[in-house]
Amino acid sequence: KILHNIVKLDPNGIGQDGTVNPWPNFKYTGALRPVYPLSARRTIPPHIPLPEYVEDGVPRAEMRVSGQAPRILNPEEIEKMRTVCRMSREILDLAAAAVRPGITTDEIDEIVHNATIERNAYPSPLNYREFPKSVCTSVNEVICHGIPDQRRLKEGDIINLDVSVYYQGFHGDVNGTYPVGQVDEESAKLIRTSRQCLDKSIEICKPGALFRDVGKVIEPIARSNGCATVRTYTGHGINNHFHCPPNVPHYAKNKAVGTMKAGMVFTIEPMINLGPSWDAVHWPDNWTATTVDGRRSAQFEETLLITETGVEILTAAP
Ligand SMILES: COc1cccc(Cn2ccc3cc(C(=O)NO)cnc32)c1
Ligand SMILES: [Co+2]
Ligand SMILES: [Co+2]
Repeated sequence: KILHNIVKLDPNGIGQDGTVNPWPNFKYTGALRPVYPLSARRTIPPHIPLPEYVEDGVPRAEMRVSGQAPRILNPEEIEKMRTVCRMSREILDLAAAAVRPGITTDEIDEIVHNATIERNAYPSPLNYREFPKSVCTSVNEVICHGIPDQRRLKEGDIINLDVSVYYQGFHGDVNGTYPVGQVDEESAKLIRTSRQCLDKSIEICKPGALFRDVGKVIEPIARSNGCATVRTYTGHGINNHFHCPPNVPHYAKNKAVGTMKAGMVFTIEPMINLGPSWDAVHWPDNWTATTVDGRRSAQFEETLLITETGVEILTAAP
């Protein structure tokens, strides 16, 4: 009787190859695994002005405005939004330039963190609702809010980097999805589709447009490319708060309230999944959102200002 070599995970999840599975009973939907431990909490020099939530992670002032009408910014505030959004794009492009096989997502976090504090700014995600790092790094089947860890990127991966910066009292928010080396055609098409969804939805933005029309543009583009539009996470107002009204869903037939007006600033950030499944499964870390079937997801985000004549992409690539 030949005893098969049964791979036994011992009770606390240490595999034979030494990898640690922090949640031995969690059913992952894809091949991605966390690679712990997370690096030490990154520090902020004392001279950098902090957002309200840094102390305990709770954005109280933001929560107080959640039911109100979207803010209309004055010219001085708009100028500050232009500055922080330009800075957000600059930092995203720096991080994207470092994407290659072998780099860890934690090393990308270090690049984003240092580039942000070098500019006397604060990395908005750090301790926002207790998020532990300064950027979201979402690989392959991760839809959003991936936590930078010790995993090395591999040739053929795709990765979304989501940069948000707080400077002069205002937040900027921008993200993009990047191939790691050569990727398969399906992934390349997914990236193109999510970018097209964003670009086409920006075209309808102007005074008088309805927030609920954004999803009407995005979902047909996703469906016609064999993709699904994530419903759980939406675009959002952004100004002196990181997340505030309006709520901007990316799917069709949504109940978003309100009309775009000059002086409003918000993001559109469609998360597009390969295949028919729009839903998300969260890892036990309570952050990482993944597709239900382990297929890949891609996203792009811009921060937009409604002007008298149309729309200005504040986080536009130079
Ligand atoms: C409590 O529930 C959650 C769950 C996940 C994440 C967070 C908090 N959070 C941290 C970073 C972050 C980024 C965005 C964003 O708009 N990116 O474009 C949104 N939320 C964020 C809270
Ligand atoms: Co973002
Ligand atoms: Co956002």
